[in-house]
Amino acid sequence: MSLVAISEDGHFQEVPVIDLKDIRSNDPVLRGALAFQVRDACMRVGFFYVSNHGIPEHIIDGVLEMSKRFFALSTESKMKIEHRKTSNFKGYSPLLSGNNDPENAGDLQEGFEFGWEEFDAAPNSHPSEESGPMAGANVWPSELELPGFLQCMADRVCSHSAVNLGKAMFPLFALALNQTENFFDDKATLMKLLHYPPQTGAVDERVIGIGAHTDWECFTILWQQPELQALQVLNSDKKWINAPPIPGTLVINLGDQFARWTNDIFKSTVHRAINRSGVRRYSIPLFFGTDYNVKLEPIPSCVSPDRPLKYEVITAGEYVKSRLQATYNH
Ligand SMILES: O=C(O)CCC(=O)C(=O)O
Ligand SMILES: [Fe+2]
Repeated sequence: MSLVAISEDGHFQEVPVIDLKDIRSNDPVLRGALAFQVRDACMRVGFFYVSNHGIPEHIIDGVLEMSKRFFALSTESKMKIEHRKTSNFKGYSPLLSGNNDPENAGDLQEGFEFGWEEFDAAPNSHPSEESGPMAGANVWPSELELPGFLQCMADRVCSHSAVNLGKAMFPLFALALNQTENFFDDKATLMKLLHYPPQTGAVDERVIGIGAHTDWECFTILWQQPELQALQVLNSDKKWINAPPIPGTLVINLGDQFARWTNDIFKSTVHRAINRSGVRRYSIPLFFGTDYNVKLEPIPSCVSPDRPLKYEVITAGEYVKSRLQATYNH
């Protein structure tokens, strides 16, 4: 069993790798041992790589190909589905439209975001939220401009292994928190396609790919482009630790909803991405949160006289919306 390697001064120096081969085992002892490793990584780092994650490479390749085609569309086409036109921030976010780090001058990335849908009926007939602060349907590029895009996301993401991996992680996190495996019952899923153009010319230190931030949901499963170092994770000593892509793995990091559920026992760790490689970089985060109407109330055993409540209790939707408004300034 591999546990997080900690330097003598107690700060993590690298992101651990966890083998998920036992995630669906019928043997509770094996699942328990896996949950123990997850617990260690969640409490000390807030980030880990996963191997044997069960998402076949051709699924990722197909989504990546579509992502490249989407970002290659004209600005005019992409702006037709700009997320400012929706109330729930779905759709396209242009370069520099978001700013994750208030100290910075904008994120040098463009993105496309959609929420989980059931595609068994007509597209958009099951928006991911019916009511509440994040209510609203997805928006999609037109079939004429990008044939097959919607179908690809439906086949390869919403009804496939990527979402299933997230669903299988929730019971593991629950077990890691000594809760019953069905503790996190409701989930909202968001997927984002990201493109970081190469940064050329004079470098403005206040413009990087994505500024220092924490994620807002329970956890994120991140695919990052092979062979390009960009992602960095802030350790408890305020040093940036590189999290390069490792072949055959994905990155999982915790977000603020888990920090709130656990009163900070699980770490929502600050991270950023800088693409100074000289070539385009693509990444694909899949964000898993609880349903937006769920109150982010701490698990009772995570609050004590020594560890008083750190966050006011609000719903997941209120929290995510407030962070979106701060990042995109609308
Ligand atoms: O592109 C990356 O590697 C990181 C993206 C990220 O942190 C985010 O979208 O929250
Ligand atoms: Fe992030």
